[in-house]
Amino acid sequence: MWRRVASLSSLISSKRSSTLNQAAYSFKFFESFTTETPTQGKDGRFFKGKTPFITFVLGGPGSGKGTQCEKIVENFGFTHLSAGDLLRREIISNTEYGAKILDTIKEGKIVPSEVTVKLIRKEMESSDNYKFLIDGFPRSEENRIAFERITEADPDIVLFFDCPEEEMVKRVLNRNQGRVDDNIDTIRKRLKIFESLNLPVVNYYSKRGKLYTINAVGTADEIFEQVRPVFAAHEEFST
Ligand SMILES: Nc1ncnc2c1ncn2[C@@H]1O[C@H](COP(=O)(O)OP(=O)(O)O)[C@@H](O)[C@H]1O
Ligand SMILES: Nc1ccn([C@@H]2O[C@H](COP(=O)(O)OP(=O)(O)O)[C@@H](O)[C@H]2O)c(=O)n1
Ligand SMILES: [Mg+2]
Repeated sequence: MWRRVASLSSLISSKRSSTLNQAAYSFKFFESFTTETPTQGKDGRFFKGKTPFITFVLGGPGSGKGTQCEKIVENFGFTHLSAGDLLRREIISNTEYGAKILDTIKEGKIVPSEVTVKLIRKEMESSDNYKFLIDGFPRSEENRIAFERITEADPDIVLFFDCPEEEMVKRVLNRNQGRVDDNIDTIRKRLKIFESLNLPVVNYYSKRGKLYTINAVGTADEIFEQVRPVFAAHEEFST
């Protein structure tokens, strides 16, 4: 039986599993990334003269993050940065660390934060937009803290797609995109890591009043009708 993760509030506030040790899972390859350059964060220069509007998009594997991000892009003109897609692009580009990212994704573990944050930052820096959807990030407290340190930016909104495990498993196994991690073994590992590493991040933003929890069960259009008001409240986003 799959446990339901939909009623998460108790889990979110209390869970600090020992698998947090996974956060220490690291390797040295990120040292081969470009050295850190000072960034100006919210002062404008780093984001081409506008204060960035950052939305983090959280939820378990298969909860529908990518699907809803597409709709947000269409309706509200955001730039979609999927952390997973950026990492998969590194694998395809066949860099020396690509193989290590591939192993990490196959295991359902979290790639060292420095790697992921630098990929995200690079995309933000080269974008002409100032509205960003950062999908599948932060997946751990370590991710969150690294983002704050490296970009000096903070999210304005955090969306959380709340979905029962059995539904997430069903969707992932039917995803049919040829992903190495869309198999039952990896999905089970990913669900454990989601619970132990990602839920503390959800809890963190809940306490800070930034979290919008969306019931991720229903058709994609029905779910988007819960998402729409979050952005429609900001008049500047109407396209
Ligand atoms: N509301 C929904 N109902 C049923 N299937 C969905 C829904 N939203 C997305 N899917 C499908 O489920 C799979 C996972 O969705 P995806 O957007 O990739 O989720 P995530 O990015 O959170 O892993 C995809 O095949 C997608 O087409
Ligand atoms: N912040 C992130 C995001 C993804 N990843 C890796 O990339 C995998 C796929 O992430 P994804 O966001 O594309 O997955 P879905 O939630 O869309 O299924 C994760 O299981 C991790 O191995 C990561 O290490 N750190
Ligand atoms: Mg996705």
